[in-house]
Amino acid sequence: MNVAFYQGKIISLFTYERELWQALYLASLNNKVTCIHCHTPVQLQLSIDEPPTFIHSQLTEQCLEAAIEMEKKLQQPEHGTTHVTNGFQLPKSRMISHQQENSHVWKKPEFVEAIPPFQAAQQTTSGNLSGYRKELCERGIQFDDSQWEAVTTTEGPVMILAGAGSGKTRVLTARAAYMLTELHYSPKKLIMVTFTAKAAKEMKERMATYPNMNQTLLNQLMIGTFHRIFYKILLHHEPKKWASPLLLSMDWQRQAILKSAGREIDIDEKDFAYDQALTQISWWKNHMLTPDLVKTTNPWEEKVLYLYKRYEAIKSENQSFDFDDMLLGAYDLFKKHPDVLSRYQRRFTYVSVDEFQDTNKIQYELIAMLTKSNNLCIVGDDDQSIYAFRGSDPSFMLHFDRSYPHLKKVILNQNYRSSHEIVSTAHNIITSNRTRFQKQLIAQQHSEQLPLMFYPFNQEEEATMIVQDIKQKIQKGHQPNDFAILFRTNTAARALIERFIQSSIPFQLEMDGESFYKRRTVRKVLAYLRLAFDENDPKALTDLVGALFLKQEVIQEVKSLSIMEDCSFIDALAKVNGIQPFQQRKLRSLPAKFNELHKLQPYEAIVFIEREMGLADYVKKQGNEGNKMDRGSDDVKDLKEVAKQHESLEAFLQYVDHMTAKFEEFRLQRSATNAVQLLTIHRSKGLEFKHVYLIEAVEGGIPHDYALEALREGDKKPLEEERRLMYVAITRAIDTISISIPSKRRGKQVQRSRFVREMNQLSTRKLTHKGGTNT
Ligand SMILES: Nc1ncnc2c1ncn2[C@@H]1O[C@H](COP(=O)(O)OP(=O)(O)OP(=O)(O)O)[C@@H](O)[C@H]1O
Repeated sequence: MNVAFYQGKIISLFTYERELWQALYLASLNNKVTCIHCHTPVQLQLSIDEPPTFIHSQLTEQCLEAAIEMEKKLQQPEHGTTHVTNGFQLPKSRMISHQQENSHVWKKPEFVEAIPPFQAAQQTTSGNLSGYRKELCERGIQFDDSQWEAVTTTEGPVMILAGAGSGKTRVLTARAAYMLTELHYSPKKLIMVTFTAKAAKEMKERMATYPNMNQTLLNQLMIGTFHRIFYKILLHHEPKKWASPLLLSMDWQRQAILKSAGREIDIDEKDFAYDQALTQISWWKNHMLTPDLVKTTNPWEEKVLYLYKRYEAIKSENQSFDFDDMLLGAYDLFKKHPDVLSRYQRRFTYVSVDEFQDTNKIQYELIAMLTKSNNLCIVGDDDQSIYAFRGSDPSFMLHFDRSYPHLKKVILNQNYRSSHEIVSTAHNIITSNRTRFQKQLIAQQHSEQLPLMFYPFNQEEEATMIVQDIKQKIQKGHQPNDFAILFRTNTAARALIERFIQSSIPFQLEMDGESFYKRRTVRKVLAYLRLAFDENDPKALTDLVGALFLKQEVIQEVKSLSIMEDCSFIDALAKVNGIQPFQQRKLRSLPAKFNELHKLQPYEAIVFIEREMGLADYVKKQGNEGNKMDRGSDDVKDLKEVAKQHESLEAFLQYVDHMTAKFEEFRLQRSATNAVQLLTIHRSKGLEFKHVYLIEAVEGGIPHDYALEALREGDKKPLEEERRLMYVAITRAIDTISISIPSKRRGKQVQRSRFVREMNQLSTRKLTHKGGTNT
């Protein structure tokens, strides 16, 4: 039914503001929306593929008649009738401009139709199998001819260009097993570099099941991440210098050093993005840029460069080291002791590196140093290079043959994971990248399920629609772990996480970083709101002092004043002395403003804090801090969207506290086995799921705002990396991919992602399987 009773009046979904649907949905979860006839609670259903409707669990004929009667009445011309145009269900009486059409009415989902006809894969497995390949095949581990070529090419430099889902892991494990058990090479000769410790473990486990393999062989194999392997070498040669207690293994340990350096130049500890500074320093180190070689481009980087210098000096005084030092240390060791290097060169005559597209400079240099024998096998997919922010660069792979002119290339282009429809959609997008090897993946089977695009109003509705969709599918027999929801950034997942918390569906969160409500700028806004309620909230006072650009010492003064003068913290703030006159004026106006704030609804309150209470200045200063990925102003916009869903400040703050507590609880609960996976695209790399949802496929979402900004400044590289992220996301799907294109983001109308446009256009780029870049 389309009518219900809510807040003392009858409402119709045809005329009810779309902006308010989500609040209505939440109200219906709390039984506040009822049937107009029997007043039993009804639930608003916001689903991907059906127009919204109220679900009545105890529907009687009378209820239905009353609803139909009321719908008719409300559809009289003065109430507005509906008509359908281009798939939009539109109320006639409401003047709707073309712009508004997309956002104010529910729109039917659409399929990606730009799919070339499916051609059954050519025979890729030649004739009768024999020997080792046959043995493996009998164990259910088949190989196509290209895969087998990759397995058996053991001598000389080889690049395995492995498209998404083309069996890279299978090839790498079989290749190592082949060398050990068929060619009887000593395991001590092999080094296998993996991208994660988990991948190394998985490969060893797989190898253990191969014919003639035994644990003794596997135990002698040097397999692991760059850090693990080179740290082991360092420990062997310089055990005291690299003793594990000296490792700064935790972020907070490294940040503590930066903070102590920051105090030397008066950086405010609470308000500086030290986490970003650490990432920047690590980026410089991975590029082998010592402080004297760094060229800064803005004042923020200048500050970070100072911190970098001091960070290195303090570490060296304490004789401690970080993860980046492990690789730089190994490089120095080999440079200073050529004898040591040549020992390793003689020992490790067969080197393989997985996920080579994500290597950075120092890793590249170490591998180049080590592989004198030239028996180097690199495996990767330039289209899946997504770690530029950590210093990785696909050009190491693209230009690899410059260092190894006799390089043999093996291309794995059969995709064994996804349907033809999914593979073609991903292909339509990635071919717009200029810097890549030309290649096309070929799927093994096709499916009736075309990739789907759906159109929620905003992030809130997006999350609700996905949760409802998954719920319905689980009711029909799917398992929770059949589903994954991918997002570009952690903050994009806020609404989604909250909707899952409210649902009964088991889910697992794979993300770094804190809860949205603990983010620096969000905490500041919440501090104002909390103090409007409790003028003596000590935690909120600490955050407020930062937002007002006051030194942390002021906190003590405020607390003393409040005791001596028997007044609240807010009144005490107005009495603080010894500060600049303009600051004093600002503080004196605060008590009256907090009084005002108390009376406002959550959304209006945040606008008031921004405009009248100094938050805008704080956000602006944060924006100048050089952090392109993470903007405080975006956080405020996101928070406003949450605020819109609540009628009172009290309810809003209660919701925030509940969600923050639940977030921590769920984040710690890492062991859920049969759960929906919520993860960033970065974390989804190498994984596969039956059903994938990708959220926020809009300009600014993916591609991320920072890439669009770079593009405006003439730098196309970040946009290409975003395109690769989109490619990685889509190619995780085995059976279905559903792409969400909300009309609004952070309260503003947004355009669908340019990648959505690309995926709806059949790629006409000429295909070759011979390699060579598009440029
Ligand atoms: N020759 C083959 N025949 C049948 N299935 C295969 C074959 N090779 C690989 N597979 C299957 O295809 C799927 C994808 O393989 P795998 O995960 O190794 O791909 P990948 O290249 O590592 O993917 P990505 O780079 O996208 O993470 C797996 O389920 C694997 O078991």
